[in-house]
Amino acid sequence: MAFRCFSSLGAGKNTLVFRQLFDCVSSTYTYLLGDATTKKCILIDPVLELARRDFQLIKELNLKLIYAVNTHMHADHITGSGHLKRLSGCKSIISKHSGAEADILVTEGDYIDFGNHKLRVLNTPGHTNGCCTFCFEEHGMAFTGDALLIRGCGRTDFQEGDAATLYNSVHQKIFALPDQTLLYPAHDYNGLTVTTVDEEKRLNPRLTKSLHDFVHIMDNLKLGYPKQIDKALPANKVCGLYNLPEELKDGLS
Ligand SMILES: N[C@@H](CCC(=O)N[C@@H](CSS)C(=O)NCC(=O)O)C(=O)O
Repeated sequence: MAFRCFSSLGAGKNTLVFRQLFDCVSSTYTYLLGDATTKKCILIDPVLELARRDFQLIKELNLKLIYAVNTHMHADHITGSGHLKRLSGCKSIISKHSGAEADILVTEGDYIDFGNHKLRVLNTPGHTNGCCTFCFEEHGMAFTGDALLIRGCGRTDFQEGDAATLYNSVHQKIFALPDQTLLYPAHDYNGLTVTTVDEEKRLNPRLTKSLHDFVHIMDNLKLGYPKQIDKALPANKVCGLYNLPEELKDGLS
């Protein structure tokens, strides 16, 4: 099992615990956000095979997991939400527009609270209907899922992908955040970890183009289908509410 773990932040009364965790198989970032005062924490986009790693870290940091949050219904890996529910008793969260089931369904304007902190939910569809960006305004951070990747964006050629919708989501919602907002994506395929609104407004090779040119780019990406899509989509549609089939339990403890 290969994984990396980066960075922590925080000072002051409402101390934030922050970790950026990586799955080398699907190049997925999982984010641990915790409140050192109340000990409550959440995970954004946990990966099934690394749920035990994430839970172990949470225990080591003396935190209590309350939510396994999903930016959307991923096609390239199975969410760790279900396994984490069994390990920790947390609840699963996903957008009400995702078509997936979860303990809690959210939409634009909702807040996800953990202790003294809260994330504001923005609907940023286009890669899928249920894609959300979670804004952490207090710390000038946002978790963009697959809507905006560093110098890229989520593909729009399956699920409910729609390039024009994605373009509008990024321009009207994500690029409307303050320029210095730190943007944390759900994936990176080039070893990068974080970007800013300002950087992507200036440097994103797709999203600096006109809508017309963006749609043309997205229609011609010619990416191979994600290797795990056939098992990921059915499993993620229930977002950890039910027991995993036996064949998906290999290697889990
Ligand atoms: N090779 C990977 C899948 C890579 C991929 O398609 N990534 C998606 C996000 S996960 S559905 C994407 O939107 N990529 C955009 C891009 O420009 O790369 C696998 O087999 O899982």
